[in-house]
Amino acid sequence: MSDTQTNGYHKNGDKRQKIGSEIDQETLNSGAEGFTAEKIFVNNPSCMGMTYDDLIVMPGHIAFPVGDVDISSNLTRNIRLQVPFVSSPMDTVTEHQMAITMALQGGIGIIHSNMTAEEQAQEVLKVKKFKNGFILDPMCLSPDATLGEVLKRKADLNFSSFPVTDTGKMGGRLIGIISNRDSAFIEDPNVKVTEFMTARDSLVVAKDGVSLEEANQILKESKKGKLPVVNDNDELVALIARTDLQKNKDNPRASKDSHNKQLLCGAAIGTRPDDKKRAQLLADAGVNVIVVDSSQGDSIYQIEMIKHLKAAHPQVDVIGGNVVTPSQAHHLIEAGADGLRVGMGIGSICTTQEVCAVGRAQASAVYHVAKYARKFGIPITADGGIQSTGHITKALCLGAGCVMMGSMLAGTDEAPGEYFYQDGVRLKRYRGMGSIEAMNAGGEKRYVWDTAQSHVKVAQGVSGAVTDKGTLRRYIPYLMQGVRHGLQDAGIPSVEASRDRLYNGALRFEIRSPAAQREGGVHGLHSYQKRLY
Ligand SMILES: NC(=O)C1=CN([C@@H]2O[C@H](COP(=O)(O)OP(=O)(O)OC[C@H]3O[C@@H](n4cnc5c(N)ncnc54)[C@H](O)[C@@H]3O)[C@@H](O)[C@H]2O)C=CC1
Ligand SMILES: O=c1[nH]c(=O)c2[nH+]cn([C@@H]3O[C@H](COP(=O)(O)O)[C@@H](O)[C@H]3O)c2[nH]1
Ligand SMILES: [K+]
Repeated sequence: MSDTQTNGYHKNGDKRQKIGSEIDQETLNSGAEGFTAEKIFVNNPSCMGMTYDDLIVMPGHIAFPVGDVDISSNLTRNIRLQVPFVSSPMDTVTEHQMAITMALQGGIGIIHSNMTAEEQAQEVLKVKKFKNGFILDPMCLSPDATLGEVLKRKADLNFSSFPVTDTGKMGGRLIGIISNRDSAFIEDPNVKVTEFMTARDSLVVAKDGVSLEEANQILKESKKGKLPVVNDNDELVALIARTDLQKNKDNPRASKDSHNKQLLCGAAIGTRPDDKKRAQLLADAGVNVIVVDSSQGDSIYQIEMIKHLKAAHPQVDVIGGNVVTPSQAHHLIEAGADGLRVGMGIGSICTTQEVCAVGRAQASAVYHVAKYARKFGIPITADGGIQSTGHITKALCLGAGCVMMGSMLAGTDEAPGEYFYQDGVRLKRYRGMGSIEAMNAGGEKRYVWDTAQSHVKVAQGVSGAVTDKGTLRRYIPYLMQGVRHGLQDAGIPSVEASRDRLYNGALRFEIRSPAAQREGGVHGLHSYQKRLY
């Protein structure tokens, strides 16, 4: 500072220039402050598609604490989220547990459609009926289950208490409960649970309709770990766990319906005639947003589906996609889409660009589609290719309302599937919805439906695994805080402000050379440890 600045004056050749509140136009135009997105993406002389890693955001002036950065943003015309994160409609990413936790954390989950329409509607219903602290589908045992079964379930499921009902299912008459203490000293695996459970007469229960506070009080007084909730017929309607009460404190960011306070939930459908019935069941279950899920959304099939959905279910928002160009976006907006999903062939498990030769680099796709859709008030979701909090920040800075993630979320406790070990590393399976494995599990019809001439399956995705990330309850706050730091460094107090600056040219970027990209990563170390938080 000292050799360029004297008494508030910069040396500028021979002349001395007084420091004003803004940088002078000449410096700004020189590229010294980076470049506008317009300069980088429009009339792009290199004709090159760019993605998140190609770009870097220029720092701005920080005039606010990181905790003040507001990351709330719109998913669709009518749905605003406190946290702009969406989980992908994939069978290794989003079922009810993911959707519930995403919504509790302020984002939203989109339930995949690789199951029957009835099953998918049930998944949506579980999200809509979720009540903080209440387990609505506890694993139950029947009276003739044995200790052996209890031990096996304990090992498989990682929890240790099971209600015993006459039907062996939720909704059956409550007969007793098995807890760790009950089974601890029994050795014969063939002993029936009825012989060592805590029987109904000695159980403390709550009546259906109990509030969480009341339940909390009962648990405190009874000093028990679990509280079954029963209806007037003594049938089990819920289970409350002390540990859940502790970790499920009300989340002020949660994404909820304004009228009934239920969690928000999305679901995906395809563009086949049968999908209209599926949409009806989803709407009946209370779904808030339907994602019409195609890799190439600009088709007569999707346009027809969007028009149908808007006419048949006006209360449900519709996200069309996927698209990567303004002309594709135009057709879906014209059909009535309330939001767009952007990204083609850029997901971690995608082979579309390789197999079909069609798609687009993601930063270019996000910038161009967001800018176009904005003219109609339609937010876009940047779908796929997100590998870090930095990528999320870049997507938002390029005009995305929200980001959709698959691989980032597939390794969390809340994703479907069990962890397994490979080479000593704890992993979960993650696969593309166009992979042979996912097609065989239910999505196949999409690929062979209209190919009476040929029965060849063409995979557009791979099947693999991702590392264990622990619970979303810790991971989402880490992602949020990372994004807040990014926006703060760029001098941007909110997602909304980033949009204004993107389009008025105040937000600046630079393209990174391959060497600059290497420099931006960890380098030159013999070894290192990377802990996220
Ligand atoms: N975002 C991406 O880059 C990609 C995503 N995926 C995912 O894989 C899954 C499958 O995607 P798609 O292959 O695009 O499935 P899709 O069902 O939309 O399309 C598959 C084929 O069926 C045809 N089709 C669809 N509806 C039709 C109708 N009503 N009548 C006649 N033909 C019809 C399509 O034109 C296409 O040839 C989705 O979950 C998608 O998100 C797959 C590839 C790329
Ligand atoms: O080319 C593809 N073949 C597939 O089999 C496939 N499955 C999912 N998707 C898309 O990838 C997104 C998730 O990507 P990430 O793991 O990078 O977050 C998802 O949100 C989808 O848009 C696929 N794309
Ligand atoms: K890819």
